[in-house]
Amino acid sequence: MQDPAIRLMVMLMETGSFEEAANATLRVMLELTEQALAATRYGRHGRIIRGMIHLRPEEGYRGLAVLEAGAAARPSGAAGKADGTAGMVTPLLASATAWQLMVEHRCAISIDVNLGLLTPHMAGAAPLGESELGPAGRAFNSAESQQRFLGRQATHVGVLPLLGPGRVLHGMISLEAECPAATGQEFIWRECGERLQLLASQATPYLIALPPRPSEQAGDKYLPVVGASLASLLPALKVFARQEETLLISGPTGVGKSRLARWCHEQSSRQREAFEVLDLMTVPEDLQMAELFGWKKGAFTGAVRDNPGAMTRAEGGTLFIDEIDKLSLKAQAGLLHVLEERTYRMLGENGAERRADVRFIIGTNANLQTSVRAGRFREDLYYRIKVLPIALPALKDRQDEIARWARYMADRRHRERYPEGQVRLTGAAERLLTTQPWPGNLRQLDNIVRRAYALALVDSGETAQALTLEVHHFQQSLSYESDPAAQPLTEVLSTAARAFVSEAQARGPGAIDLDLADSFRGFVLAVATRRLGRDEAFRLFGRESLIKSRNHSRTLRREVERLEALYKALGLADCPFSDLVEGGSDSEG
Ligand SMILES: Nc1ncnc2c1ncn2[C@@H]1O[C@H](COP(=O)(O)OP(=O)(O)OP(=O)(O)O)[C@@H](O)[C@H]1O
Repeated sequence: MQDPAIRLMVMLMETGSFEEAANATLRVMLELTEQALAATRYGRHGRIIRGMIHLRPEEGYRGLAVLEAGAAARPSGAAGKADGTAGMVTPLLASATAWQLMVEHRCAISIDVNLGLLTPHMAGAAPLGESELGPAGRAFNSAESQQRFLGRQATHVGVLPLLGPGRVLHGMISLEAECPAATGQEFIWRECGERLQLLASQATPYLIALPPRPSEQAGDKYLPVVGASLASLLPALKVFARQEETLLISGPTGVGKSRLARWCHEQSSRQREAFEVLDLMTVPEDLQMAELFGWKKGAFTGAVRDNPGAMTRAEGGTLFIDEIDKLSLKAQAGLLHVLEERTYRMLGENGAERRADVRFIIGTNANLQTSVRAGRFREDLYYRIKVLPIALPALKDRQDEIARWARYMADRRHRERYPEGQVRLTGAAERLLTTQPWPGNLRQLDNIVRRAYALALVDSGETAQALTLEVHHFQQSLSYESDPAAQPLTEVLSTAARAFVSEAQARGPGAIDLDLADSFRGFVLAVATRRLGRDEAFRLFGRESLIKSRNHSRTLRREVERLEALYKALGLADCPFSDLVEGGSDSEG
């Protein structure tokens, strides 16, 4: 029989997509393992079940493929369509523990499912089966992982790293076998580990470089626009959405993480139950536990009645926890407990723990690995939530979507007004949008479209059933973004508020008191005093009575003192408005 490495090489050279390369790789690997099994004493007692490729460079999945032994390759995306059952879906989950070990050691791992043991094997000379880390190995991180393999009859799993140049880890290949008679034994991995690793290394450049097979994925209500990059994530997403495992969606702000979480909920069997959102950006640290788990009357000062938390509200459904990196270390321990034990207790509650029938989706725009390294995020929780990671790219990396999103957003807005109406963007308008950098991603695009739509509506006399958004509408709309003075006051104020909150976060809890936000009044009065002189400034803001009662200088002093307190809290020596009261300056002169 032809050497498997040569056979694979020939097959790989014919491939044009990730799915084809995965298919070829798994086919050759499964044949090799089947032959190796037949040659051992387990030959008649065991069988090879399937192989899987998980392409997950850095933060998220890029490709997922499964091949049942003896069957034609069925890439994950086609799985549901191919047989129309959920049966193909379940095998597509990897072992989170195996991935964690692989990230740590970049080597092959053998799993003895019945013993619940994962043994890493140093790469290079030693084939699978010769552990240099000792025979002990590591237990599954969670009973669920072990159950998952047991549920699909696997007793032995061999996991191989997909290593690129420089030993960069791009993913893993896992091969599942059923052979209860070999429980506690080395199985066949010693026989064929080295040859399998060679095949994996041969396939890696193809698996990482070839594009996903183009998909004709049409959008739906929750995911109205699916461009090339999203289409390549969809096969994995569709599988992940239907799992009970925690899903991690990362990506810059405004790329649509919350909407994607909602989409996943709608794809799952929990779609008729609650979809609950807990945005940690809006919850002060000391209230996180309470918001998450709820509380019983008397649990703390101010807890005057029982209050269900997000967990209880999401019971039976999905809980989307956004901005997970904001979770305090204490609340991280609480969340880890729920994820591992599936039980929790409301604050102040005695007695048995409650069962948590909740599917978690986690969102973040931070690099959690950096947070782990900085000691702000628990490593065990990081790996627990990173079982199914999806990284949503920034809008600038989804060029093909920009015009489609803009059309969708304009259309949605127009139909609210004229259900039968029609709206279009000119080609020039679409080209303009495609060349913008979009640091605020979809959220920013939505704002721009909203303004351009309003401008076009004004142009048309607000009566147009059929409306055209021209390039100048977008130019004007975009100019508001770059010129703060041209922005509506509410937007400027909310930008300032965001900056205030970011500064407070950077400096840590308590460094900037909320009362210092009142200093905005001081800024307004100080700027007006500089511009107009003190009396005029008070008049401008309808405070003539203070001038009459001669209380205006006291008021100005109080406001400037507040400004000075803010400057001090920020560690800035001089407040540039102090002179307005010190020297009794009345105008800017
Ligand atoms: N599927 C969608 N349908 C309609 N609009 C969308 C969709 N996805 C994103 N948007 C637009 O983008 C905005 C941001 O989306 P979303 O809140 O999901 O992003 P995010 O990544 O969760 O942001 P953040 O990190 O700031 O929480 C939405 O308010 C909406 O205007």
